[in-house]
Amino acid sequence: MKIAVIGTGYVGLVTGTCFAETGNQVTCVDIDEAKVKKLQSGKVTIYEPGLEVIFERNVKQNRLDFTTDLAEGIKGAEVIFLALPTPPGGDGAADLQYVLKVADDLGHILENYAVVVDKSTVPVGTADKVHAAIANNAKVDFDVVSNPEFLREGVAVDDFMKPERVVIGTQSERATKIMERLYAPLVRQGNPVIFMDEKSAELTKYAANSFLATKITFMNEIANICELLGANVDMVRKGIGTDTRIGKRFLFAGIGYGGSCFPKDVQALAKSAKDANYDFKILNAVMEVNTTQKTRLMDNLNGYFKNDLKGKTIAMWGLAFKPNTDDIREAPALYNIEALLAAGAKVQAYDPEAMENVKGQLGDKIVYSKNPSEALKGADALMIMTEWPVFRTPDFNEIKKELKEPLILDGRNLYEVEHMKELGFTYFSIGR
Ligand SMILES: NC(=O)c1ccc[n+]([C@@H]2O[C@H](COP(=O)([O-])OP(=O)(O)OC[C@H]3O[C@@H](n4cnc5c(N)ncnc54)[C@H](O)[C@@H]3O)[C@@H](O)[C@H]2O)c1
Ligand SMILES: O=c1ccn([C@@H]2O[C@H](COP(=O)(O)OP(=O)(O)O[C@H]3O[C@H](CO)[C@@H](O)[C@H](O)[C@H]3O)[C@@H](O)[C@H]2O)c(=O)[nH]1
Repeated sequence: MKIAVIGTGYVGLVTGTCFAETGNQVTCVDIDEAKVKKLQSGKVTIYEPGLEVIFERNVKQNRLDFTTDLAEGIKGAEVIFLALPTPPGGDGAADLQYVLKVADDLGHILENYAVVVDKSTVPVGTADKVHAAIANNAKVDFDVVSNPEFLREGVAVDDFMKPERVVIGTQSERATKIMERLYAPLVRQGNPVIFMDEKSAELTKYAANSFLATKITFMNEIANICELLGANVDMVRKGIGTDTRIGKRFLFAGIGYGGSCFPKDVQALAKSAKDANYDFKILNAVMEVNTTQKTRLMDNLNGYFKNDLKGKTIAMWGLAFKPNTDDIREAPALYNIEALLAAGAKVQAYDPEAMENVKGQLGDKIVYSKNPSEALKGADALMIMTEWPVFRTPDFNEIKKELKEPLILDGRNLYEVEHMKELGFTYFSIGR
């Protein structure tokens, strides 16, 4: 099948590459010329484990190409995916300008029937808006389908190829048949596709992300109360996670959820509810708790140094919002850096993949280290912001030797509290 993917970011590039891998002819379109040039020269533009190898294979076998020209990209395509940004607008609602701009462009240039698929995360009613924007100028038949994406960064290829479910919102029989054909290779592997109406599909995406963000936030509050009552959140997590009604996953307390999705999607659902005159109380609480949770360790640090961080140097391990990605959107590390710099401290950071992105945003406001050891040199304390595997079994003797104080603030509960005590560290973690 010939398909086009408009927007070649995390979702678009993974979608395009994976559909090429299942035998389709895929053209990816992006307005970012530098990005398209890089992709055309055979280089992937994001860090995503497992992507490069299938990207190279499909480029080599001429099933995957890239262009900045929308009309050229969609020529003859049966399915056109919109994998465009939907960032939060000033009022918290998803900003649909990118999606609706492309929809408007498509109206002018569609030459044959196509299924236009909203893969971006978009509020209820967007499929209708996209339909109207195309219909303004379209001279051919088309359908608009909602097919939200549930992949996680860092394991995006696996999530795409082995999805726990694919959700497709459409009431068109013609579009249903085409989407069934497109997803058939995944269905044959036992991955379920759930068909529903467009609005339910759109809301399913927000409900999933908001539920998960709420689950994490609930555990962060359990962690906070563990600290006050002398319990250990790791034990509580194990104790409740074995109940299959609760489940083991997404119960890890830490320094709040970040990334390009949870923060904006929780906010957008709360705003959609408000617009419908519904006060979604849980979501408002989730956002409030997450805001304070992100810089929770600053209280411990300030307490230790008696509210005087001026001139102190803090080693920071981890900048990405989570491991196995170079994505720093809404990363808790950035909020901690901001608080540290505001208090007059210096930051020496190390991250395996995200330093270039932070450099682009913060420039020389912080020091970038070549490896975890270099970040420790002459620092007063170590803060851990991301649970990259490389931080899990460090040389504690070296940490102690390099730090001016044996002080570790661990936002991801990587080490055993007792072990750290035995080693002579002052160790702050979350909920233990
Ligand atoms: N990142 C994730 O893990 C993830 C997972 C599921 C869903 N989503 C949703 O998918 C959507 C895309 O997210 P993303 O992380 O891939 O975004 P991204 O910012 O990484 O990529 C979007 C791309 O669209 C391009 N673009 C903007 N305007 C364009 C236009 N007019 N024509 C062609 N290209 C254009 C940008 O240059 C960029 O490369 C969002 O709605 C997001 O909420 C993201
Ligand atoms: O037990 C946990 C699990 C996650 N997190 C944090 O939650 C955030 C999001 O993590 P994760 O969900 O793994 O990353 P994303 O790549 O943002 O993926 C989420 O957002 C995507 C975009 O909508 C969805 O497609 C995915 O299904 C959804 O998991 C990160 O800051 C994590 O550190 C925790 O604090 N504790």
